[in-house]
Amino acid sequence: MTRTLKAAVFGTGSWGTAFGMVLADAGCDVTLWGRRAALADAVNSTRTNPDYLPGVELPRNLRATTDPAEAADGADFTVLAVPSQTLRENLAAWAPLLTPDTVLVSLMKGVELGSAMRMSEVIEDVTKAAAERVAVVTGPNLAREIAARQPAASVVACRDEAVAQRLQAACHTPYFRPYTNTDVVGCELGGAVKNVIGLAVGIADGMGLGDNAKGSLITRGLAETTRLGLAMGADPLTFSGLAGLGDLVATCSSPLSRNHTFGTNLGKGMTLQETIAVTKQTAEGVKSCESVLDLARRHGVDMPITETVVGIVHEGTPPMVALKELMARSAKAER
Ligand SMILES: NC(=O)c1ccc[n+]([C@@H]2O[C@H](COP(=O)([O-])OP(=O)(O)OC[C@H]3O[C@@H](n4cnc5c(N)ncnc54)[C@H](O)[C@@H]3O)[C@@H](O)[C@H]2O)c1
Ligand SMILES: O=P(O)(O)OC[C@H](O)CO
Repeated sequence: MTRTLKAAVFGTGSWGTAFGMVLADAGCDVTLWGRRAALADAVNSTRTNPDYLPGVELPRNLRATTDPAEAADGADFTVLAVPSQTLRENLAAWAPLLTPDTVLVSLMKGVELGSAMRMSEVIEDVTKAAAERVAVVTGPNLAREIAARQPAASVVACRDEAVAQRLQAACHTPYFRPYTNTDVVGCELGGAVKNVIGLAVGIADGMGLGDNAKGSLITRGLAETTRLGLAMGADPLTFSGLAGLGDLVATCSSPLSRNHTFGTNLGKGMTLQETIAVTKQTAEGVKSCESVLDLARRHGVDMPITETVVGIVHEGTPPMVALKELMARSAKAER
């Protein structure tokens, strides 16, 4: 008889909880770690996460704790789902508690400010785990839809295909269909940069621009993501897959996307501070647009849409001025 797999999920926000549900539905015993006792108690007593997934009934084989050692104990998979810019500090505290040989799984779609490291690189740096033990889950996976058990495909990326296959089996359910990929660099870049393009499309929507603008931003956004990926050794085919185009389309079309919504509010004329004030959850692109631009400059890659987003979000460039500048760039061949 095969043993029931154990998973620890660090982060009781929307995606940590929803992916915990996926693992539980696939047969794992899941423990969520969260900072707040009131929320952990609510998860255990009401079988709901009222703060992040109100109205969603959580599976019986999923519980929550505020004790990181209890969550980490014996976990076959240690899943990390906190905001990207907080990962290093949190993981440094959790690292001594982790089960030896646990597979470390990043759900995060960001790039660290300052170091310009991808999340799997931060995980390897902090835990000293080999890259073969670090995996990434990414793709068009809006948490609210997954929590409603609406169908989605996903990507489980790991340099070691066998580890990716183990995780794939551990999270495969009738509504969640994960594909494996060994291109970790491409998969992570796809997830991080789509948030920046999601902001750009949201800004365009907020300004009242049309679907031609949206199609143009998505396509040219994918082109600049692919350029960066190629410079960093990614497989260009990854960007036409779920981690690239798939996630870009979901994010840029959905009102459920926090990045898209954040951009829409900016495009409608709200200030950055006003937009931050009405945003209750993590919109990774707001910080990661700067680290993605940093990566682009380190690799000598031109990323005009990312640069435009940084200008609007962090340098106070009015969206209409930014639009004119983007459209006035020198004419060139598509490739
Ligand atoms: N929500 C989605 O649809 C979705 C889907 C795929 C990937 N992601 C990615 O997953 C990651 C997590 O996103 P989310 O949607 O769960 O975010 P969220 O805002 O819903 O939840 C974030 C969680 O982290 C906690 N947190 C915040 N600051 C913290 C800190 N300093 N230390 C420890 N914990 C802290 C919050 O309390 C909360 O539990 C992000 O990188 C996001 O891009 C999200
Ligand atoms: O809500 P967002 O913008 O963080 O997007 C959520 C997911 O990444 C979509 O795949």
